[in-house]
Amino acid sequence: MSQPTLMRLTALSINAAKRAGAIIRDVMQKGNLGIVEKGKDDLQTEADRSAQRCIIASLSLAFPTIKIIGEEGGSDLDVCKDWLVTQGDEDFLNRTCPEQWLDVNDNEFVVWVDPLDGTSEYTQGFLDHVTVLIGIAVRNSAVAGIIHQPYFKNPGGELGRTIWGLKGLGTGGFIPNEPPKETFIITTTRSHSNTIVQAALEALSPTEIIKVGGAGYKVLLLLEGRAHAYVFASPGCKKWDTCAPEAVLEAQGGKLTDILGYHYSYATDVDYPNKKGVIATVKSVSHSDVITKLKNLNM
Ligand SMILES: Nc1ncnc2c1ncn2[C@@H]1O[C@H](COP(=O)(O)O)[C@@H](OP(=O)(O)O)[C@H]1O
Ligand SMILES: [Mg+2]
Ligand SMILES: [Mg+2]
Ligand SMILES: [Mg+2]
Repeated sequence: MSQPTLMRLTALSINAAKRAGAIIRDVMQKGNLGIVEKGKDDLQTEADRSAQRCIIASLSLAFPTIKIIGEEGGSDLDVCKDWLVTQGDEDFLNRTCPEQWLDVNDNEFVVWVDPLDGTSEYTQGFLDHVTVLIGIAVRNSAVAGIIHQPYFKNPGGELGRTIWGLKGLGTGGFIPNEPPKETFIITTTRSHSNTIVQAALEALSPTEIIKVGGAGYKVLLLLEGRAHAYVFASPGCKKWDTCAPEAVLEAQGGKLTDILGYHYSYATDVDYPNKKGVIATVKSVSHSDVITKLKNLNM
């Protein structure tokens, strides 16, 4: 019998994210980034545009009635055959769908696509920070996510790895780890800081601060036990930045909310900006303790 929609959608998204990662490497290798300034501190490159076309064309062809929202707006879906991904990841398709996702209707899904997270870092050569994010929401909540890291160096020398998470099933594509107990390491923005972002960090008295690009990469640091919390007390992130990271982190027992401790809604009609910032913690850290320490922050 064919797998439920959520399993097929996640499996296809895994392979679409990998293909998008290869496009991102190709654009960089050719050297013409085609940078456009969308707004203040907000760039778009040919890699963002092409990776989005690949992902949205592939997912729309297979799931024509599912709502898909991409960071780079409406894309031309008439892509070359080479960019059209039609097969889902076999390993994922062999897993068992958690019972709660067996009967989701197509109109209850929203797919949030960030074709290239960490664009600023991509243009500056911090290629480790770059990820491709595909988040799958059911009704208003982030349920499944893919974080593909196109420049991750595998032991054999091959580039790229694909991390997935599905609530009720778990995570795959990496080795999960917990951060050390005796320290409190925070990861935050490298390129979008301001005085309130800074004040939030001070309120939490971390033992170390790791400044890196991208919401995907910061959550990766949490998943691999290299940081305890991701703290960004600023409205700059959007729903496509957090949907996939939230689903993967929460599938591992962590939590991602706004600075008041509420989950964002990923429903089809929401505003894109995450107006109340982003706070994410690993399983071993009390999320509510972090939220309490930030309650006097005037964001
Ligand atoms: N002030 C701001 N203006 C525009 N985008 C912002 C922003 N602050 C954060 N973001 C977006 O949130 C994501 C993570 O940001 P950061 O690396 O600073 O933590 C980036 O996604 P993209 O690179 O996909 O655009 C970035 O553009
Ligand atoms: Mg962007
Ligand atoms: Mg992003
Ligand atoms: Mg982006």
